[in-house]
Amino acid sequence: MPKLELLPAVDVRDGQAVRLVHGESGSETSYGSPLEAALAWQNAGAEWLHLVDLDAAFGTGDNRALIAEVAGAMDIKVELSGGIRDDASLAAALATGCRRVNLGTAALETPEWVAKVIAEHGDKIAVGLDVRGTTLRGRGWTRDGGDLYETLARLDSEGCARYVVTDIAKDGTLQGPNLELLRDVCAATDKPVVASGGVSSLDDLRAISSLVPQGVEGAIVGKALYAKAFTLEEALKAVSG
Ligand SMILES: O=C(O)c1ccccc1NCC(=O)[C@H](O)[C@H](O)COP(=O)(O)O
Repeated sequence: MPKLELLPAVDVRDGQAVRLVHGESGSETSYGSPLEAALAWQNAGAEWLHLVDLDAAFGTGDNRALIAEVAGAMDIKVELSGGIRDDASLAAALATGCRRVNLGTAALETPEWVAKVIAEHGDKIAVGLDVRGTTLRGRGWTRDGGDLYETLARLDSEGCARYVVTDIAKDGTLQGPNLELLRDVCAATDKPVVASGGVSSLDDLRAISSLVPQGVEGAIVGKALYAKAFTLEEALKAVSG
């Protein structure tokens, strides 16, 4: 049985590594240099980094140069998210050398473009399914964007390789992941699922690990690491099987 992949998160707002609550703009707690945070996760043994340009996601500018610097400094795989919605932003994201990008808003607002780039770039494209209940949210999670399962069926039919599933109600809250949502999404698709939002403890990671046979491939961990609920070394050990 493959082990759960862990993706420590570095979310960047106004040049700083931050954590948000429920992904809400204005709820930031700052944790300093994004590059230092990313290097710390790499040095602690991470195989992946989840790197988010929150300004690009919210439409309040971007941190493109800094994101490229951080991604370029990594020896590990990088998953890049935030504001990737057209050819120019996708080209800039892929030019960082990242392993894959997450599309969010684009999958809701410009489905033809998303189908095209899935066909062109295969598993370099993942789609972030960010939900409240079963309603998708776009534009930095501020606008409703349709039904989770209808969108999932459409993306599956277009060959989408992977989904990053976030329960916004859990994100940044340290309240534990929404395991029921993860189970339901895994039951609705054969494609791998990366769990995001709410991880608070090593037991949460073990619970997500128990869903690997159902299709959960990885877990993004943000707040818990910054709040020192556990170390990344402890997390990697907990999911090592
Ligand atoms: O990923 C995005 O594009 C995004 C857009 C708007 C708000 C937040 C966004 N991402 C947040 C994350 O990916 C978090 O880092 C991740 O869910 C970790 O959550 P947690 O472990 O609860 O801090």
